[in-house]
Amino acid sequence: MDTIERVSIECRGLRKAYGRTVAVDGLSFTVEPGRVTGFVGPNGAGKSTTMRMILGLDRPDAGAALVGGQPYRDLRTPLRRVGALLDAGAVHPGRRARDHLLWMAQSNRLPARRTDEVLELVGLATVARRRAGDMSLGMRQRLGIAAALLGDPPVLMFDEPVNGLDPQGVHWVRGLLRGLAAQGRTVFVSSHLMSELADTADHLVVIGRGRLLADASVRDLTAGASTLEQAYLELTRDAVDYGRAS
Ligand SMILES: Nc1ncnc2c1ncn2[C@@H]1O[C@H](COP(=O)(O)OP(=O)(O)OP(=O)(O)O)[C@@H](O)[C@H]1O
Repeated sequence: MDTIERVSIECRGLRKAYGRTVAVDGLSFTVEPGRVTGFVGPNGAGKSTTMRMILGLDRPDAGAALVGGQPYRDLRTPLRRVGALLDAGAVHPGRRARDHLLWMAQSNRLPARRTDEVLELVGLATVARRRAGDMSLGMRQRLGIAAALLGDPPVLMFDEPVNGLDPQGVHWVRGLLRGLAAQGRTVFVSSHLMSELADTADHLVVIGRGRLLADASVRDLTAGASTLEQAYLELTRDAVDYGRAS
């Protein structure tokens, strides 16, 4: 296997407001390669907005989000640098799994055989001709993960990857994330499942109301608490504001 280039994600003073709602409020942190970093916070804390800014889908009002020192929009071959699963429902329901990946591969000058490799990797090879609209939520999650892996990128971002997966699927995602980090990749994953992250993540970035609450190892976070969930609840106690949640 080729050596994986070590590429970090860096957010510096990120800010984004939608009208009067400040979704992200001066956020700075770095996501390092070679480990799984969990991205957590109450509903409406600003996680998706931050991920969207890292991926160039939203423009920050202030600050910068960089991948390997560059804004996503400046990357020459983005799929080869960053793979992302944001919204598994984003695939057109009429499109067949393999055609969706093939279209992505071709438009990013990736070899067509990579399509079959990633379908195999995520366990969808036998349903490659099924339309996205005829797939279960869990299967669509796997298709989204396949798309993220297509360019064999050193940076991977997953927004709620175990959403809709059965226990076998959850177990599989855990192994996948750990394996990708062990290869030296940067793995950034948002989740609401603290017990899941306790088993999967090495490090957590915790935010609330758009601000950084903690950027620490899972070991350090759990040192003073009975469980990671307990530590999280303590950290976010004053940051829950469901008026912000969409
Ligand atoms: N396109 C938008 N237009 C207006 N407000 C938005 C938009 N996107 C997000 N927001 C608001 O910004 C805040 C942060 O939302 P965001 O979706 O980033 O939070 P989150 O941490 O991902 O939440 P969840 O855990 O519920 O997915 C919320 O108040 C939300 O309502």
